[in-house]
Amino acid sequence: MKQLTEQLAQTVVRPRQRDTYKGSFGKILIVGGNAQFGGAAIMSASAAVYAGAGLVSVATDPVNRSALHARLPEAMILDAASSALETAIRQATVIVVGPGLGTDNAALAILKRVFAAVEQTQVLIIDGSAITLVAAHQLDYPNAQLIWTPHQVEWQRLSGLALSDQTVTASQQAASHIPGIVVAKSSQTHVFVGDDVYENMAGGPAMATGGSGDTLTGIIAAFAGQFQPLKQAVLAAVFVHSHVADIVAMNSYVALPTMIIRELPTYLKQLSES
Ligand SMILES: NC(=O)C1=CN([C@@H]2O[C@H](COP(=O)(O)OP(=O)(O)OC[C@H]3O[C@@H](n4cnc5c(N)ncnc54)[C@H](OP(=O)(O)O)[C@@H]3O)[C@@H](O)[C@H]2O)[C@@H](O)CC1
Ligand SMILES: Nc1ncnc2c1ncn2[C@@H]1O[C@H](COP(=O)(O)OP(=O)(O)O)[C@@H](O)[C@H]1O
Ligand SMILES: [Mg+2]
Repeated sequence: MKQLTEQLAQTVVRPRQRDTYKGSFGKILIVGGNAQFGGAAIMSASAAVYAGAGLVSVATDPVNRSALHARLPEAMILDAASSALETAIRQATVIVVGPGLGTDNAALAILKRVFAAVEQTQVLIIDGSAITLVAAHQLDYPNAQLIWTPHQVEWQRLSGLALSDQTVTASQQAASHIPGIVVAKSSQTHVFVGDDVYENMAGGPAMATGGSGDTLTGIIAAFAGQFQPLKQAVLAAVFVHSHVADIVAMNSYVALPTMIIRELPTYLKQLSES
């Protein structure tokens, strides 16, 4: 088993080239945020913007429009239930589906439309409610570059492994039947990529607060949009999320998502120049 390190993140997050523009750094679409969980989509989108994504759009319940614009004017917004969803998917390089999506029929319909519209070349990060829906309805896996980010109970739903049976070996075996990269989140997150297993020693209990995982999806999306290859981008994102939380936790009892997000640009600048 390999460890996620700052050295690894350093090889991924490099200074930007001069001859670039917003389109050079990823077109991200976040699909999530129902009437109850709008904050999840806002945290995911904020994390993506602050982790350097070039363009970020959010397909969400229209009830979240004012809150999203007030918190994050950098983001564009569309109604996830409208036909604008397919257009936005076509234009995106990286799509996140699930943060705050919910698990009702409306959420299922949106998820199915995302799975139908996404293309093989696109990166699709499947999180939260979307994982729960895939497991509950036994949906076929979409044909895209998939990244799964389950917490332990979502991993139980997706893999069938009870929490007490989620050993590294058993989880790796289960992940081998699922296409793409699996980021199995816990107090000791493991990333399963092909035959490799990476352990994340960074992070701590200051991160045990609602929205931490939503924030991670935005960082992964931003890195997937900016850095190659995808595997290295995902590994660096997982480390950076937890490491920035550790930095916040040096002076704070809790590492709130909004605190981690605010700290990201400063840390990424340091990392890129180190
Ligand atoms: N501000 C917002 O808008 C926020 C919106 N959010 C969005 O809400 C949606 C639902 O996501 P979810 O994770 O809250 O619910 P679900 O998948 O049902 O799992 C919870 C159940 O599992 C249990 N449990 C046991 N161990 C566990 C573990 N290690 N990790 C986690 N859970 C564990 C737990 O047991 P309990 O703690 O209650 O005993 C409970 O029974 C999703 O779309 C997400 O993005 C959230 O991000 C919050 C902020
Ligand atoms: N005690 C802990 N130690 C280290 N990391 C933690 C701890 N508790 C939570 N985390 C991290 O916080 C995130 C929680 O994700 P998730 O449960 O999906 O949150 P949410 O859905 O509320 O956004 C994961 O990245 C997980 O690794
Ligand atoms: Mg979550």
